[in-house]
Amino acid sequence: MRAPAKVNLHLGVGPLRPDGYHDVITVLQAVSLFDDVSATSVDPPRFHDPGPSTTDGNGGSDGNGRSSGDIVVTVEVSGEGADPASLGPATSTPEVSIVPTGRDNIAVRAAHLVAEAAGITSERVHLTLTKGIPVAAGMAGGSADAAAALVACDALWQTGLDRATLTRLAAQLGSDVPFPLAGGTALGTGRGEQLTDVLATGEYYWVFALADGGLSTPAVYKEFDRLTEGKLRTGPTPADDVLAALRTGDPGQLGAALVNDLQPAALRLRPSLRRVLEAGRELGAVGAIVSGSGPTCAFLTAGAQESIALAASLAGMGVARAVRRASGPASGARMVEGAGEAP
Ligand SMILES: C[C@@](CO)(OP(=O)(O)O)[C@H](O)COP(=O)(O)OP(=O)(O)OC[C@H]1O[C@@H](n2ccc(N)nc2=O)[C@H](O)[C@@H]1O
Ligand SMILES: Nc1ncnc2c1ncn2[C@@H]1O[C@H](COP(=O)(O)OP(=O)(O)O)[C@@H](O)[C@H]1O
Repeated sequence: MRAPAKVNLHLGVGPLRPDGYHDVITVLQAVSLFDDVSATSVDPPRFHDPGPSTTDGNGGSDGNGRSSGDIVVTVEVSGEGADPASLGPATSTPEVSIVPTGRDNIAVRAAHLVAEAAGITSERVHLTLTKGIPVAAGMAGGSADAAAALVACDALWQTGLDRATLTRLAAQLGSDVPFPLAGGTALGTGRGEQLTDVLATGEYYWVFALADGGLSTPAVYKEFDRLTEGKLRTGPTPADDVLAALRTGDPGQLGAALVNDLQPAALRLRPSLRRVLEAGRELGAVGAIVSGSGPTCAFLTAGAQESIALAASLAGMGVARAVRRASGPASGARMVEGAGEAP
């Protein structure tokens, strides 16, 4: 299964709620950076000889206090975040930038949820994650893995869960998990998990400047609370300008309408991103914004050719760990031939 990364075209954030979340009004676009997840049944002997991958344990509690019976999920990860060396020499946040290989892996949690929802009590599954989406980067890579794992386990076990059930399980896993199931361009409300389709025309060409190390989403929301303390009188800002721009299909109009209320918080935590955003604007991006909670910077360009030129110039300036081009909207989680090869 292949699932896409996202960029928030609009991220309006309201005050902290009593449950620790924030109401948001967000417009998400799926972009063509992908993680691939495959799920295969494993014969019991494998678990007597664990080999290089990590098992999340056999039975017991899944960390949320629920019994997981005899469901055993192993996972192996390659690509972005699998190896600290891939994150650049200046990684100051290894704790958020490395993909966990046990029960903390959100794809492992997704597999357990499918088993629980389908009433499966004894299964052994091996997940292979091939990551093209940077970790803790504001691009929802973990959410993409969770969405892909839900669909992959549903297919493997022929559980036939309907779309509404998969979406409900996705929302249990994280606010951003329903979106990579759906893909495209969508409006997210509530804590971001309640999705509505939006009318969008055109194809958009993005350049992403990846940073050394990640930013923790809770830490960025906490910094947002600190910066806005006592100042937020209303709920999240509506996304009218971005929604209007999407109807025109004009990248210039969309670029001018991009909003991210978490950007000041991300810039406080990672001041070097200011220079990256400036560089992209000076080099002709029609829109420049921190992607979600950051630290990836997203640049919207006027078209495919412009995105190639911007990517080359940004890479040449050395302001980012790596530069990626992508287009949107991309499809949601889907089966692909050759999943597991470099996405
Ligand atoms: C900020 C956004 C923007 O799309 O994503 P990223 O840019 O990190 O990918 C999302 O709001 C992140 O969604 P996701 O990463 O799924 O968050 P969750 O697992 O649900 O929540 C992690 C933590 O983030 C904070 N959180 C998340 C969503 C929300 N609406 N309000 C919050 O305050 C809470 O502290 C929560 O405990
Ligand atoms: N399969 C996974 N892929 C990436 N990160 C994961 C995964 N499972 C758990 N995590 C943890 O989730 C956190 C958020 O990662 P990610 O979803 O990539 O970023 P973001 O929330 O900024 O979009 C990371 O700190 C990482 O340790």
